[in-house]
Amino acid sequence: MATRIAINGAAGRMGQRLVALGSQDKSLDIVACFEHAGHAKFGQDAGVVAGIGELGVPLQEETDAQYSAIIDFSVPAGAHAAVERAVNAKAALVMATTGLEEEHQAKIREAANVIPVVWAPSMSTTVNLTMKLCEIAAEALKDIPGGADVEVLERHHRFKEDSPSGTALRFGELIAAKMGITEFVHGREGRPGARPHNEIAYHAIRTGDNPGEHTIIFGLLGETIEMTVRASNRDCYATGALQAAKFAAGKPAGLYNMNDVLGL
Ligand SMILES: NC(=O)C1=CN([C@@H]2O[C@H](COP(=O)(O)OP(=O)(O)OC[C@H]3O[C@@H](n4cnc5c(N)ncnc54)[C@H](OP(=O)(O)O)[C@@H]3O)[C@@H](O)[C@H]2O)C=CC1
Ligand SMILES: O=C(O)C1=N[C@H](C(=O)O)C[C@H](O)C1
Repeated sequence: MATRIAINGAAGRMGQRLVALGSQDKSLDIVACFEHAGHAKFGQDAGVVAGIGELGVPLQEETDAQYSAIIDFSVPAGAHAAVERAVNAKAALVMATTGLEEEHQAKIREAANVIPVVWAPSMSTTVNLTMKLCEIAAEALKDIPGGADVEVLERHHRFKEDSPSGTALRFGELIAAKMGITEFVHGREGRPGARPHNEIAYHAIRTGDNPGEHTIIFGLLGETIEMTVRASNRDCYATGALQAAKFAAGKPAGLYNMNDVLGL
């Protein structure tokens, strides 16, 4: 039987790709598409808005339809509403929105006590694989003579509201945990002085329509290793999120990540 899903933020850049790709997947049934009532396309058919023709599901704030998973790609307030919807509907939650305050993050962790939650700053297979590779590099380089300097560069489209990306922050956290690094900086200016090893720096570039690119640099004395992972469009995130919804629907309550979904 098809997994019945709801999409929150359904008129957004990601929401539209979820509607388009989800509607082609015979193992999924999109039964609700949520948007905030102030959206210019509120009330319109979600399929028409996504450019795939009539889906028979309007952009709405409420639904009587039953669903077993809700996918959220929206904004912090929307993410908060998605958590409440998932808990009330006893549905699985796929949380993809980034830039959440601690208060919203706590709500997600709390929800995972009663429903299954897949929470990841990137639903992309190659990004999650690169995280694994970076953990291997960090472990190997943590005690290297002369030290290894770690910097995380990310590039995204000009419309992105949070910075640095949730993915960049996750790369930093994973590497810091392996290398025992405790300090984080965002860019540099003036005369910060010689770079300490106990530091990861983030650099966020915002240009054009870039759907997402991350480079992790491990700089040694005499040699450098860089890992770059680059999206050419948003479908890698949408496909991963749809896969996560199928994975989570019907699972026991708990917090899952994309390694669980992808078997990495
Ligand atoms: N984990 C992952 O793999 C990925 C995560 N993301 C994250 O997903 C989020 C969305 O990205 P993107 O699609 O590019 O952003 P968009 O701004 O294009 O889409 C967000 C949508 O949510 C709508 N919205 C605003 N308030 C609410 C609300 N209260 N309830 C429901 N919907 C609401 C917005 O409406 P309006 O335009 O009127 O504000 C918009 O339609 C970002 O945080 C981004 O970082 C993005 C890609 C991959
Ligand atoms: O806003 C985006 O576009 C993206 N956001 C996510 C993030 O902040 O990590 C994931 C992806 O890089 C695209």
